[in-house]
Amino acid sequence: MIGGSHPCFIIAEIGQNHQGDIEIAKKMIKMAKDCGADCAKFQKSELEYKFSKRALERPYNSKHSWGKTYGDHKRHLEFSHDQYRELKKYAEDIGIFLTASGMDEMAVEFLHELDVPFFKVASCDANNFPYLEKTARKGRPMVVSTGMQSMETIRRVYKTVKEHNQKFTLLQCTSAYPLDPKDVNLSVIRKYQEEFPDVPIGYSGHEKGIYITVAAVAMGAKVVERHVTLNKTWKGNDHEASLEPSELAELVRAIRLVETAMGSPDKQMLPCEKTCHDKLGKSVIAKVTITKGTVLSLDMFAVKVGEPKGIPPENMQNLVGKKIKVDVEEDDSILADMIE
Ligand SMILES: CC(=O)N[C@H](C=O)[C@@H](O)[C@H](O)[C@H](O)COP(=O)(O)O
Ligand SMILES: C=C(OP(=O)(O)O)C(=O)O
Repeated sequence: MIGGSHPCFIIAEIGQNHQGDIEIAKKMIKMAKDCGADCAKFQKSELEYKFSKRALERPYNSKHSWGKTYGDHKRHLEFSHDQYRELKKYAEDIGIFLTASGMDEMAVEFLHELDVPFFKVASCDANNFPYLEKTARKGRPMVVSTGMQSMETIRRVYKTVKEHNQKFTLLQCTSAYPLDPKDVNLSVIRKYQEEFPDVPIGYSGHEKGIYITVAAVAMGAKVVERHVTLNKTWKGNDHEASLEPSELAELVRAIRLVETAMGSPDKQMLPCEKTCHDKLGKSVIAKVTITKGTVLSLDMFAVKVGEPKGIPPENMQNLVGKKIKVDVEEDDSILADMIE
């Protein structure tokens, strides 16, 4: 369950940080589970549906490349359907959700067949309306990232998905790796909450470290997604902006702590404050000696920590004009039963 008072759903985005190696992928699923994440996520493409031929043939000379062309690079990183089935089974065996972003319509078909718990829509498909409509019609919950889009497009995304599917979330996201804090724009979370109050809002982060994601949760993010890695120095575009296991574990702890701390908006003195209040809570004290029968006025009062504790200072005004029944020494507490 996502949204409302349910705990924030934490997605560990393995993405392509498995280096194309299924054993590393399994280690990462296990790591996500051990660190307390709710879900391990991959990216599934049917490459000839996601990319045009020319895009696949494009040279990819980056230090992060696994092949001469972008196609060779992506083929190296892509798991087969059988490998996905194996990973899904592995995740089930160890007790963590597994899903993937369907990076094209055919990939979504496969993920539907794989019976993933929800579809993740990557930012690059947020403005792909035929894809959004077909995906929404399948009836599985959707987590839609909104990097690289305008507010106008996101309003259309909301309307399109909502028409076919009630169970979805929108994640604020800026698609830069690693993401500079000045480009995070957590304030968009508020904007989404205001514009789409019936939909849980979340955050997909590509910044370094955990603070910003924790802040997103304090702002009410009900889903967060962060890339994870076994080693930030490995080859690959995403490792640097990913969390290593110790950071992921810390993020989960921090999120759970902040959720507990969010508490209730009812402002009242809590039982846990009694000790402090008994010791240091202030009372109305006689500033001067007040003799029996005196009509009280403000200039007769001081506010101090008194012994015994007396009338709380917020009620001081109510004493004005009342008669005192006893003599009170200077610096003594004025008590309720001394007042006529
Ligand atoms: C927008 C989007 O899909 N972003 C993904 C999710 O955040 C990324 O993981 C990319 O797949 C990755 O950065 C691509 O790197 P390369 O181009 O080296 O394979
Ligand atoms: C690109 C992805 O996500 P995001 O847009 O949230 O970074 C993804 O899920 O593959």
